[in-house]
Amino acid sequence: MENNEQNFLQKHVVFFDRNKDGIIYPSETFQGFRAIGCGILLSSVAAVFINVGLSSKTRPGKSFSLHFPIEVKNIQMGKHGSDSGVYDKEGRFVASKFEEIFAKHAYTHPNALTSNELKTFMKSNREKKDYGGWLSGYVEWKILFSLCKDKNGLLHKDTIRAAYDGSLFELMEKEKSSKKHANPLKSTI
Ligand code: HEM
Ligand SMILES: [Ca+2]
Repeated sequence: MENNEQNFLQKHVVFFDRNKDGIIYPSETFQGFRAIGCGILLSSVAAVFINVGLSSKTRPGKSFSLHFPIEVKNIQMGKHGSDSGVYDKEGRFVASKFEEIFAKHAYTHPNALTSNELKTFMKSNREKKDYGGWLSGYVEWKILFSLCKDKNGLLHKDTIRAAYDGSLFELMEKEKSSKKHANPLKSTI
């Protein structure tokens, strides 16, 4: 893969391409989730849903594969509706949309979201009858919140920014392997 030209969405997922060959297999999604501290059940369910959901979409013109590979270079084709719009159609980061999340929803603290603020934000993203998009968005934000909220139940702007460019996952893996405490990330972000 051409690292210099990676868009933000590619950066978001490349952590899960464990051997960096440009393809994410279900086993790699599983290993990536385990590496950031998720349990076996969540990691298994995530691997099935993510790879079944995104494999065909990211392999245009190729025949269906029971190995459910995801092509990192085409990951923007896996975008769904009812998202925040922070990733554009090409998978690029739209800074104004990112800032808008906090301008519109972060009432309690300017640089963080509470659980309720996150709920309102997710609802505001919903497009009519786009149930698949609602579910995908809900799961993405819920997992992020439950893994990374601080001890006061706040999801920090820095953490969300780092999720968008994937650096969060690297950090979580490092923290997990260097410390034994549960959710050590809370102390750093
Ligand atoms: C713990 C792991 C993960 C978390 C917490 C997470 C969280 C998120 C969040 C918060 C968004 C932003 C949604 C928005 O802007 O509304 C997102 C977008 C996305 N994620 Fe993940 N993600 C994870 C793993 C993955 C993996 C493994 C893949 C695929 C290999 C993936 C593919 C995507 C795609 C394609 C989008 C774009 C959705 C869109 O803009 O429509 N994510 N994710
Ligand atoms: Ca791979």
